[in-house]
Amino acid sequence: QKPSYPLPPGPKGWPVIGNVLDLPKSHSWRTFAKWGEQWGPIMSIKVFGTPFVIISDPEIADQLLAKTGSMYADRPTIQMALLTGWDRALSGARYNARFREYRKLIGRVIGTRGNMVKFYPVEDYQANMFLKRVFSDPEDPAAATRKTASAMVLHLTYGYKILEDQPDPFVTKVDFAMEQFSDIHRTGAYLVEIFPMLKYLPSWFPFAEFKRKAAECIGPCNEMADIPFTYVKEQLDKGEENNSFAADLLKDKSISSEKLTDLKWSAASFYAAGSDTTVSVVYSYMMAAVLYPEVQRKAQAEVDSVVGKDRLPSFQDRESLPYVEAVVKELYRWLPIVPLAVPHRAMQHNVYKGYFIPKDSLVFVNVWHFLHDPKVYQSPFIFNPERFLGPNPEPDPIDRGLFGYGRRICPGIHLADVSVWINVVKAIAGIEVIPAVDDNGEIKLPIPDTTDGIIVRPIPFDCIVKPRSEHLLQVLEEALRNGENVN
Ligand code: HEM
Repeated sequence: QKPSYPLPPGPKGWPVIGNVLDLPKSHSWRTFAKWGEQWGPIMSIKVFGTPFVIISDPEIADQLLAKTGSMYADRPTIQMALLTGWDRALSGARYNARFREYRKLIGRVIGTRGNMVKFYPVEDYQANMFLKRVFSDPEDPAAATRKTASAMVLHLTYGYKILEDQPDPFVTKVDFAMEQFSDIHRTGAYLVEIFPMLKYLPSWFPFAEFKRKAAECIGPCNEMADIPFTYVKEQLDKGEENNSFAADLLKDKSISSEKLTDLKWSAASFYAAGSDTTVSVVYSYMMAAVLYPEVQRKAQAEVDSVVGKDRLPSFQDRESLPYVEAVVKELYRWLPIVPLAVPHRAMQHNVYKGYFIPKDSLVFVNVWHFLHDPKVYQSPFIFNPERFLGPNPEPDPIDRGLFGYGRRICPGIHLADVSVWINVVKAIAGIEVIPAVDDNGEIKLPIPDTTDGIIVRPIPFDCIVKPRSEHLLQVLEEALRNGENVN
């Protein structure tokens, strides 16, 4: 029976393929923002029969995704994730009992702001290590941020400190698995996503390249969850101190041993979702510092006046540093790193504002647009922390979808908040970031934009980084010595 309400408006598509040919080649959020102006704040297209609902208004996003309970809490099935075992990671999990169990486990350890205090020592130590990594390879600060991503998440999640002077075996394994994770989630890369019945083809069949690829991913996917988890278990068995996320859950006697797999995968989900995100914001800070030297100077002046030069800033200083707080908000807004959030799937038919939203529709929220709407943010492409200060501040990006919606809202929100803040404040206090010059002596300025994808990062750029003073290096060495035994 044909529903009596229309789908949300949108461009007309072709039979069978729908609007596939209209789909943007990259940075879809920009095209979606233009479509929003043309078709309205809730619009739709069809891709091989699946409606994609695109939302360009934060009120609607909130009403639809947060105020309707579980109605939009599902995720699309990714066939390659099922074939490789990656469906066990939380970010892609269907909305079911296992999903709820993961969220409960994660919420126990990092569900509140108060929980974060326990992680302050590790956060502080790793942010100091970030400075050290930047100074030991000043030619390539992007590499220091990538290394810090792995180091921070392994330390917080498993209490594991990576090897600094040689390739770390855990990082190598986990990064390899993560590359495969990104590959299998590439939009349009595998035909089996469009024609799921292809998964029944035998592996030797000519069109079954995807099956051979999936088979290669199974081992690394299992290892990336198993190896660091086993490390924590062994440490606890030996009676060694470990205060990580995984150790906290393993020590909790109220969690039955049948839950061990859920527990292992809630920890592994951190790596998939929590490593690239935080450091991308820190890398955005370096980009902003090159493009807006006056912001860098003002932030440094605030830190110097509150903290002095004989120690590095830390969490106890946070409330006394309003300008730094505004810089962090502006980094979130300027280059949002999850620009379309992660699509939610409708669990049942629904009618919203006179439009029919069928079961299995995918809902995309244009967070990038929410944070660049000129009606809300004056000169939205300019990096200007002042917009969040004074008597009439512009809205905090956290209230406009930065961490997603409803039952799928980012469970790492509090951890992200403290990790981003501590790394940005240390970078402000410790690093002088200046533009690079080319062979002709011309200044090379970065392009203020990001890569494409679900989780994006600033486009790599050249810059010169150096410690703000010789004295700072001594202060840093001392801080690192004091933090050596943190775990
Ligand atoms: C600046 C940093 C971060 C940003 C902007 C961010 C943003 C997001 C967004 C937009 C989503 C999708 C929410 C939705 O579907 O409605 C998400 C999901 C998720 N995030 Fe984050 N995140 C950040 C850091 C982290 C960290 C540090 C962790 C790990 C501890 C983490 C763990 C997760 C997980 C596991 C999910 C999947 C949740 C689910 O599907 O139920 N995130 N995040």
